[in-house]
Amino acid sequence: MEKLKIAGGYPLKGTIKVSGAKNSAVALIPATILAESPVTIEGLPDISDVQILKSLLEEIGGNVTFENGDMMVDPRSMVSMPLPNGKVKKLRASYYLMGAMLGRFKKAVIGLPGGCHLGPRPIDQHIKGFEALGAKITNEQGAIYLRADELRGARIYLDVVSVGATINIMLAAVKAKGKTIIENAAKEPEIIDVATLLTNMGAKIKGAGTDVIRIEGVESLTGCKHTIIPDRIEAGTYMILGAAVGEGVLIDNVIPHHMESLIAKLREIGIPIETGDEQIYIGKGEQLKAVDIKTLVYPGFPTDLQQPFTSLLTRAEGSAVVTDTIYSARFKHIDELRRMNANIKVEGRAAIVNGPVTLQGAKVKASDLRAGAALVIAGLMAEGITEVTGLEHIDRGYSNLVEKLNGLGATIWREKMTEEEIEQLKN
Ligand SMILES: CC(=O)N[C@H]1[C@@H](OP(=O)(O)OP(=O)(O)OC[C@H]2O[C@@H](n3ccc(=O)[nH]c3=O)[C@H](O)[C@@H]2O)O[C@H](CO)[C@@H](O)[C@@H]1O
Ligand SMILES: C=C(OP(=O)(O)O)C(=O)O
Repeated sequence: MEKLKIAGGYPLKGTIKVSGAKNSAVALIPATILAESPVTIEGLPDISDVQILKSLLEEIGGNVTFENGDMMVDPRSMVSMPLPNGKVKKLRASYYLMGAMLGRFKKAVIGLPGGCHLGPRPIDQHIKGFEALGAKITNEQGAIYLRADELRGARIYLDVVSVGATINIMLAAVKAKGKTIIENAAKEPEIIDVATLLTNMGAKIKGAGTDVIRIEGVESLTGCKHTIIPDRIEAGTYMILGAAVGEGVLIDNVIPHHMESLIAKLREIGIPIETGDEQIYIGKGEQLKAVDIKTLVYPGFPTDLQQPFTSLLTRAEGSAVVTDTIYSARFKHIDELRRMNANIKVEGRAAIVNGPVTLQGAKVKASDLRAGAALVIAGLMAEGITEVTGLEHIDRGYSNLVEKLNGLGATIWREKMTEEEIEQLKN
């Protein structure tokens, strides 16, 4: 087991390159199950979610190679092997195996997913969609059993705007008989990316990226080559980090249009920003002023950047209200930031950040992926040494984090934990 050590308080400068999008990757990989010949996905991030999905595809009989970010999946020998427990619990996106296996085999047994603990994360809208397509679904001892004699297109209105449900229903519907219409669909860029792969495989999908998606079922799908989009949440994390401790940071391999809500908020707080075709330059802000943020579905401010943004707000003058409308309990990082001298209180679904304060290095624990990102940013801002544990969360979503940050001049390294430290962590 390892921990991160960060010597904070030094300015960062230079170029940082963004990897492929985690939330696309984790849907594109299961989508390959639907093809009848090999699929290649280029530019995947080197993160544990990708590695686990690779081994789950191998468990059901797929032949998979993954080298230098390019994954080749040969799905021809796959079978509908039950995946009731184990690895599926290590990530949220294992739920996409339900839609993809239902679409290909008309049956699947998949354990309930894991992922970040951010309050309740039901999958009732996924189930509602599968049932509308004709599947019979039961929940037995923590695993979901899905079976259909035939999948038929249907009109499905989502009661909650859900990224996962939108993509999962797309996966199950592309080979269903007839037309499926998903209303009140989520509009995140990752949904367009998955629709692009499926379309290149031969699917007929219209409207991905809007709130109505129309799918005309096809008989079969074939392999193709697809390049993943850049990770807007990783890019956003580095933009916030550049705003917090940068003296000129260039974010490379980013789609500026995906970052509009964050760019607006960073400008409001006092950070000079320039955008190019695939790059964003984060200049040095002098006196930052507190701004409120409220997380919303895309194109609103992303909940996945709420925690990192909170670290930045500790540097800003005044009082800022951070409201998370997507998750009820995405504030586990706040106690850890308080250990570092932050002045923040949580009231219901809002955190009130009072600044500016000078953060102090401390021993802190990442409770989830973006809490980890928030603590890394705080560690770089803080005076002294910060130790971050819970790296298994950070490794789910940040490819080569240490190398990338060292490239900007940060002093950050991984260190083996002692037996005593591991024992303390359990208590
Ligand atoms: C792997 C992946 O892509 N994860 C992202 C995805 O998660 P995920 O797909 O799990 O998030 P959703 O968009 O589904 O969830 C949004 C909200 O809807 C609720 N809900 C969702 C589904 C459902 O069936 N019933 C229901 O009530 C959730 O509890 C949550 O409050 O989108 C989230 C919101 O942008 C991001 O934080 C996650 O990083
Ligand atoms: C919440 C997140 O991930 P997941 O849905 O995979 O748990 C995230 O990426 O911030």
